[in-house]
Amino acid sequence: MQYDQVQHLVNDTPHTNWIALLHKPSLDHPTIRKLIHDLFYDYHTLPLPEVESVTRLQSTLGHAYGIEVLDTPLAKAEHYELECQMVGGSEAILNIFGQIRKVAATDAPVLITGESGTGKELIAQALHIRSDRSRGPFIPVNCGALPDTLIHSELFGHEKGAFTGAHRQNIGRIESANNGTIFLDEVGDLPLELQTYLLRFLQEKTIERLGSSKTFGVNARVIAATHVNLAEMVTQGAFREDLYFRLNVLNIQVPALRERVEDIPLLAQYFFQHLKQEGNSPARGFSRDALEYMSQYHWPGNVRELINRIRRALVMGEHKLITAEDLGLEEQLAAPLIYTLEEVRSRAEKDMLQKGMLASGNNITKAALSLGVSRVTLYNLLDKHHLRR
Ligand SMILES: Nc1ncnc2c1ncn2[C@@H]1O[C@H](COP(=O)(O)OP(=O)(O)OP(=O)(O)O)[C@@H](O)[C@H]1O
Repeated sequence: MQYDQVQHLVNDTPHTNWIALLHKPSLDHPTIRKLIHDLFYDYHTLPLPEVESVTRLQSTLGHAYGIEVLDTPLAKAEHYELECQMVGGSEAILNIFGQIRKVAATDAPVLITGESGTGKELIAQALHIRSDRSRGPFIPVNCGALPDTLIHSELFGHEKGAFTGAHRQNIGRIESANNGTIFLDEVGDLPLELQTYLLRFLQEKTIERLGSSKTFGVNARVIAATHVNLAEMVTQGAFREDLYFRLNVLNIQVPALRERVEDIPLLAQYFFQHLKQEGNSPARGFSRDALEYMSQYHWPGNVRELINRIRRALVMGEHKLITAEDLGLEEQLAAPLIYTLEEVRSRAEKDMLQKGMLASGNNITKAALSLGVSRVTLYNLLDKHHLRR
């Protein structure tokens, strides 16, 4: 068998531990050495003396079995549950799984709130999959990613000639979600004018394409998500109150990852198993210090950040156990633990500025409004903390 064939065979069977049987001179070959080192569980040189061979193979198999037993309890841990690809074991997440089952059965709009990367889109998908609409489409729209000039036609569609450049008729995302679910991510970024159209759709279940006065019905369930405080945006006049109440009929609040520390090792193990299959990492699991650091870290990017750090560790790490250093967490937590009051204030200020800018999509006016300072003060503070781009 050729090197490439062996590599493919072993790679395509990620759940199998392979043992190589080869003649000793083959081990002098650097490519074969690397292949065995990277992909094989063990190797034996030929010919195998009879008694010894059986004993060695038995011991290898015994070891493989033992490791498998150690791996299994975590995957089937008492408190480990899966809900449409969502993993969790904490009370908070189990509670969310319960809410998903209840809320999916209704047809009312749902508002999912939580920090970025906490799994809001996954929850929206779960709601769709568990609903009577599961055979229909699930159409996600990131309202924050669409430029203001395009958002109207993206959501509601347009007729040919509706505006310069509209050479063809376009079916909007809401219409595409007919008999299914439309997921409006970052709904707080929707311009006020569009909020009015969305409200009309929620009230009357009808839409009009841009450039047409024909109104027609669309049967789509609306699920919205936001990482900003919409109620606050309402008080600031940046979000329509009537729309807020329409969207917020049912609310699912997703806690940040740091607020459900029990989920961290479960999620880490889950992603480790998945991501390991993508490459040739020698890692077999996490070191104790990695688990310890993971539970102490504050995870501003939540589950998405956890996935990225594990992916990075699998690419960069060279050991059998992923360390805190491989995860890039050592330097994060290495900062001295004792601060002066001034330092604490300054850190909190910087943290809030970053959050405010993130939540407003780097819009100075919006950020200044939500942070309760003037635009000039905000500019000065951004300069002070070297946050101005
Ligand atoms: N409980 C979970 N189990 C498994 N994977 C999860 C879980 N929560 C989140 N993820 C994964 O984390 C990543 C981020 O999740 P998702 O995109 O749903 O977050 P979000 O809150 O919608 O983020 P954003 O606000 O930035 O759009 C995705 O890859 C998702 O599959």
